[in-house]
Amino acid sequence: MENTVLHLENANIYQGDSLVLSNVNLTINKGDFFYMIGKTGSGKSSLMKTLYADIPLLDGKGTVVGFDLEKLKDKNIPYLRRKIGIVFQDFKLLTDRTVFANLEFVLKATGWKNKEDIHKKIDEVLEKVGMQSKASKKAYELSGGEQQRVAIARALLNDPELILADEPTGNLDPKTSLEVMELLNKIHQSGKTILMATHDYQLIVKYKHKTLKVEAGEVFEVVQQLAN
Ligand SMILES: Nc1ncnc2c1ncn2[C@@H]1O[C@H](COP(=O)(O)OP(=O)(O)OP(=O)(O)O)[C@@H](O)[C@H]1O
Repeated sequence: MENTVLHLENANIYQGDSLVLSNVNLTINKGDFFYMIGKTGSGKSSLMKTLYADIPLLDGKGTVVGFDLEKLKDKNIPYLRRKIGIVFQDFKLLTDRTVFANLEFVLKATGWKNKEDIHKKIDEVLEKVGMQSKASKKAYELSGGEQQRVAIARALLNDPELILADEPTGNLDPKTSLEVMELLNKIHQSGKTILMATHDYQLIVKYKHKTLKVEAGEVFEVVQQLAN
């Protein structure tokens, strides 16, 4: 369907030879925000990795932002990833480079050439995450929360159809986690589709979204119980 950003049908998710999740059926439509919760080791990251083709889909069907995962050739993986913004727990910035250089690196690697366009785009995404004044700072000079904002700006560079965030607040203190979550909510409200793996109960209680649970090798949607 035109509105479907992600669709898995009877998908089995492996780590090497081990089956981590079986028979995953999941549809995420444009504009959805889904949490993915589950214990450590339950398979959340493995599912995320399958979605951005870091782990191949060997059984079942999967479509992500218009790419068929089961037929995806290695040479097409970069094109899939251009349409997905990925945010990691540990930020994965080039720490000895400036904020600007981190973002410029991604734009150049994805085919941007015009200097003026590059500057404009970087300004635009930094403004979205409230980091315009920090463009010339080295990434290592930033706090964890600021680094995660830059990582979110990086994820927005190519106007992704889907944002995958794997424990984006996992390395942040509770107050900074709330700030980063408010930023993700703002991005969601601007029309983006987000799937976010998290352990952070504080967030799921405070900000209600659809929720997937990963447990005992299966993925299913849960209805959140009302807080308190
Ligand atoms: N690179 C790997 N090679 C082999 N097995 C792995 C690898 N990474 C993870 N696993 C195994 O796959 C299973 C699922 O791990 P995964 O990292 O997907 O869980 P998770 O729910 O994301 O956990 P966490 O919340 O701790 O990140 C675990 O049993 C784990 O030990």
